[in-house]
Amino acid sequence: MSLSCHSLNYYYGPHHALKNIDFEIKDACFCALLGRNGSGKTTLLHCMNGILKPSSGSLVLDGMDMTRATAREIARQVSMVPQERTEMFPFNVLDVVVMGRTPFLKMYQSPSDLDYAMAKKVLAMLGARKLAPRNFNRISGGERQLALMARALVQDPTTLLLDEPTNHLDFKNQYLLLERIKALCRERKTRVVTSMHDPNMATLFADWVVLLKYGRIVAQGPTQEIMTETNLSDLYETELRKINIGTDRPVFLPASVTA
Ligand SMILES: Nc1ncnc2c1ncn2[C@@H]1O[C@H](COP(=O)(O)OP(=O)(O)OP(=O)(O)O)[C@@H](O)[C@H]1O
Repeated sequence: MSLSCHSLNYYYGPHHALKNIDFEIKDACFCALLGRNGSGKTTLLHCMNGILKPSSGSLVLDGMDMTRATAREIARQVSMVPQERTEMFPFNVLDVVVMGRTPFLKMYQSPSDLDYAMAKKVLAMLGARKLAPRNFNRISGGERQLALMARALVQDPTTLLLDEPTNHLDFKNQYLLLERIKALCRERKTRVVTSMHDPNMATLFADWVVLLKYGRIVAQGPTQEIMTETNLSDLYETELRKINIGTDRPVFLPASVTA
């Protein structure tokens, strides 16, 4: 079972945003998409979520042709936490989280006690139990991020798409969130595809990395093979140095600050 795409292209009008994208992401894989601003990460995630229809090429999720599937069919398998937080809901956080169960409810059916129990469990897993009764519109940006993450997880997706998930989160919550997501990959075999701006977070948590530059994949593969000084310096168009910190996962810093 996998999420795969072949020769995928996406155009915004005349702008060729994704160019001949090919990859395959297996179950239980934590995949990080890295690239500079405007390299195409969000566009690729939106194609994988069915929000954008590829201009050409194929996108297949566990045998389902995503270019032809309905929004509901996709929502039963894929959940996404977007980068922009424009959504406002005049509800408490628990009700926002339980909305993640909607693709599994019949028309006009209300969420059950079991759905609410799932929502509470996911909030607790993210260390955000206390947010449940709070008004979603009156919590902080980081708290909203956790609530939207909980809503995506309660969907119990086979594929979880995250657009810069650690934005707005404090130092502890960044690690907590990525550790929880990593555990989800292992325990529930969830496939995770996430854009990330910090290559060190990707080095720490990802199993697989995809490097995108000007809409093209320039390298992809197992994290330790791909995360090299050469690849990352080329990707970010700045000289980076690898610093060994006594674990099998090094960190990368700009050469200018390591001199
Ligand atoms: N709605 C749109 N219409 C036209 N061009 C767009 C649109 N959205 C994005 N683009 C362009 O497509 C390219 C890829 O954008 P995308 O948002 O996928 O990049 P990104 O890697 O996610 O960037 P960032 O790291 O800044 O979030 C960029 O050149 C961007 O300007």
